[in-house]
Amino acid sequence: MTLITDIRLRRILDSRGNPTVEADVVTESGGFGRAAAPSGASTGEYEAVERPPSEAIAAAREHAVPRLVGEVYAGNQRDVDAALHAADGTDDFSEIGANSAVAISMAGAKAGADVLGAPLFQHLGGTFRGANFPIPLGNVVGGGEHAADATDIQEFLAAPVGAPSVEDAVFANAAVHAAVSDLLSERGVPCGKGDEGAWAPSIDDGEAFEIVDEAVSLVEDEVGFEIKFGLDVAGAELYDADSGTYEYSDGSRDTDEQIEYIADLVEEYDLVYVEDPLDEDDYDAFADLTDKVGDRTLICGDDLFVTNTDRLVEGIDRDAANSILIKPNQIGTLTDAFDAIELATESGYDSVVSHRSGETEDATIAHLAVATDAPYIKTGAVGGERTAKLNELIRIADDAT
Ligand SMILES: C=C(OP(=O)(O)O)C(=O)O
Ligand SMILES: [Mg+2]
Repeated sequence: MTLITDIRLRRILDSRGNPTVEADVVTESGGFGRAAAPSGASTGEYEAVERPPSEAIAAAREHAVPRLVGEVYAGNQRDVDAALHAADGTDDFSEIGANSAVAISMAGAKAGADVLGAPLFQHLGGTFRGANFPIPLGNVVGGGEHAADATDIQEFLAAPVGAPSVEDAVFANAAVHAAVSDLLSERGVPCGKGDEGAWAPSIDDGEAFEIVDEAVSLVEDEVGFEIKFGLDVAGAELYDADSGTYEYSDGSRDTDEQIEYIADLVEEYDLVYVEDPLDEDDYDAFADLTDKVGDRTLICGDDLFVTNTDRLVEGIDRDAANSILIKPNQIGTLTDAFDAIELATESGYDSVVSHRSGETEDATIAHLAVATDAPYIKTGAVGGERTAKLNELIRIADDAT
């Protein structure tokens, strides 16, 4: 029933107005799945390779489609993804492009779920999934590679850790986003939004900490449950390999100073989450910071691990972190993303399923997070391509997918 009978690939727009790859997968019994690849701006050096969409589509039509159509059952995700790897023949999807691969992988999963008549999270995770929901980390202020002339730290993330339901959590993050806007206008700071819908004011990081801290407290008082916040430092973007220093608008920090700085921030603001505080090649510095504050906060590897089990194994061996960011397009298939989450869970690491800064309406990651019982999801706070995932979480909780 789930034998793949057709695959169509096309270019569509992403949230930055750039082209990206969309895939449709059709099965013998009329099952249908559609999915689109997201795209990063602060990409890790070790990510699978995204090719220009036209090239990725042409290469996938030539190499992947013939290996899938009439050959592979969409209901068996490992077979779909193994065929994608075989069609590509490289270890980084540089032939068919990780953008074509991830779009076909996710569309295949949706087609399989469609035939089986199950919601995607259940097809991927089994019948007992759907009881637990991830805490959404909502980007409320940001800069770095996602907005010019804004904060050095890439993302300030609301974390509604005490929310009684995913719906309450999603609305709390939107309320923090709104409170930040009010506080910025009170201070007379004009401001637009960055790529992920977070406010991107021209203020220094110190002022951003004050504002986010205050916004979180205000909303916490309103809703009556605990809200904390966290960061994506995107350390690799700040790091200058020639000087060995992290370059901020107000000066440089060497690696020891960067570790101290982050540890102090964790202490001062009771941060519950710190992603990529250090450079993507510096497992040792990650391990030093995790040793200092890993009992109090999540130290999460994004560019460090790039959803790659080989890099995660190294991190686990070296006690480099205690959580991993999961972005399916960093590695190219759902199977690879699942394997990374499973290894993380077995090793006591928390998984944070994540969007990219360039997104579409595709909501697969909401299902992936529920399917794998991931404790966190990072998918923005507002903006259509972000609310597509947040609203899908609410629908899953309401059993309405
Ligand atoms: C979502 C992120 O940004 P990008 O997609 O630009 O890598 C991130 O760094 O976590
Ligand atoms: Mg990141």
